[in-house]
Amino acid sequence: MAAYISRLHHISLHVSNVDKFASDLVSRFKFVLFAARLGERTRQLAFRKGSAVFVVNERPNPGPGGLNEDLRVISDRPAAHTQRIHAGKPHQDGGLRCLYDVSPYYPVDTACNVCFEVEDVERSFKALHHLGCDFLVPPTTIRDHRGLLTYSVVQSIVGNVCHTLIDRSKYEGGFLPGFDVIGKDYSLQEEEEEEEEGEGACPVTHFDHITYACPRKTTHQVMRWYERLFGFQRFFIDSNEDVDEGYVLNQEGIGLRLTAMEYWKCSRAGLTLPSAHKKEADCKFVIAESLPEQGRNQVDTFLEQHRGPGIQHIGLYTKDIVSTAQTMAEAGVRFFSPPPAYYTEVGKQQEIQEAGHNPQMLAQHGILLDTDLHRDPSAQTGCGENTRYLLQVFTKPLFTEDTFFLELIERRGASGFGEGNIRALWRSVQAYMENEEKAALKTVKSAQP
Ligand SMILES: O=C(O)C(=O)Cc1ccc(O)cc1
Ligand SMILES: [Fe+2]
Repeated sequence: MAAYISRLHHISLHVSNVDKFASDLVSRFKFVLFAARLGERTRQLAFRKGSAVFVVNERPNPGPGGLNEDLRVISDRPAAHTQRIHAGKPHQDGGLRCLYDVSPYYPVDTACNVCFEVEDVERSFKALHHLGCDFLVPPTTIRDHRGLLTYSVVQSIVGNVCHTLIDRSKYEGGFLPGFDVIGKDYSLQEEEEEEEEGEGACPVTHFDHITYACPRKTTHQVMRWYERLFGFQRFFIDSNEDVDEGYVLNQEGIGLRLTAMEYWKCSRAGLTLPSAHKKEADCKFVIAESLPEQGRNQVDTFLEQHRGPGIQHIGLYTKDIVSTAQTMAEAGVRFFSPPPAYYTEVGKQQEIQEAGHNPQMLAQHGILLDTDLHRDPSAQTGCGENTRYLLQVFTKPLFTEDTFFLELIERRGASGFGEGNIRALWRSVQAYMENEEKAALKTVKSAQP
């Protein structure tokens, strides 16, 4: 039996410069710092925008003692007002350093934990353990004055990605025990918050999808792992997509295999979990694999610079991509722009206008538009109201390495991923990578005597 997920709770990142990253999330991406856990040697900060929550953890620097430095901090005590009870043998890190996560030494900044709410952590642990899963933290209960919460951390099959499983049904606080909620307590403000979500210039409401960069020929294994252990189901990106091959783009210099999946929806089976959020949309998981024919590319670059598979990007759903991109760009977010010809290609201007957008505005921010022609034949008539489309824009990498980035996505009836957008993204990233390589070569040459 698999462990069924009721919702995605948060995504955590491990970065070496927490101050810089936190300041970018707030001032540029307009997230709000709403909870913090300040330990003796580590900081964990939680940021939210709608129901999209990032927990930013301080990544330990290896220091002169290398890995041992990380092991020395095992003696860290959890904050005085929280109490921890291990239901099993603790992992060597035991999560002491990082609550609701583990902090193994990782050589680069990384987004690596997708935390899910489940109904029963102990039962999920037993089921997953029985199916051969590796657990980094066994079921562990944390209490504070607002109640208690049980969690466990499981290693995934994708590189350094872990999943923290939590059951917050017995917790009434605003976030997680051990964290101090800053400002208003969101658990008490739900209605007000829902009203607020649609307002403002940056109406990001939730995580739309998480894209993994994986080595060649591993997609099937990854899919099977999530299907078997968490009851994920295949999501077909395109109606012509081959069941085994996935969605393959292998023309004009692009070599990409995409396969998507989503977690089991209780609503489909006519069931509702008590903890499941009423109106919340689900987050899809996309597996990206490069194809050998087309040379060096963004997936291989990720694998190399991230030193292994992992989360390549996260799509943030927004109700208004133009105002969100504009606000973020003014605040200093750097977006990829497709070649200018993208907006003047035959039919593109008309496609954009028919969707009710201004081609200049989209061009100004690098926003891509894809009409969902494959899924809805009526869209081919070009009659505005039936046209389902999708708008996307991709940020430049957020860390020092060319690894993790964010995406803004606005869906107008289109639930997949646009082929035209993927091509345009691929090209703009290729051009960026080539420029970076040229710049690096120049630096090397000028440094030579
Ligand atoms: O289109 C999207 O948003 C995707 O998530 C698909 C995708 C995945 C990996 C890439 O390197 C480029 C595009
Ligand atoms: Fe994406």
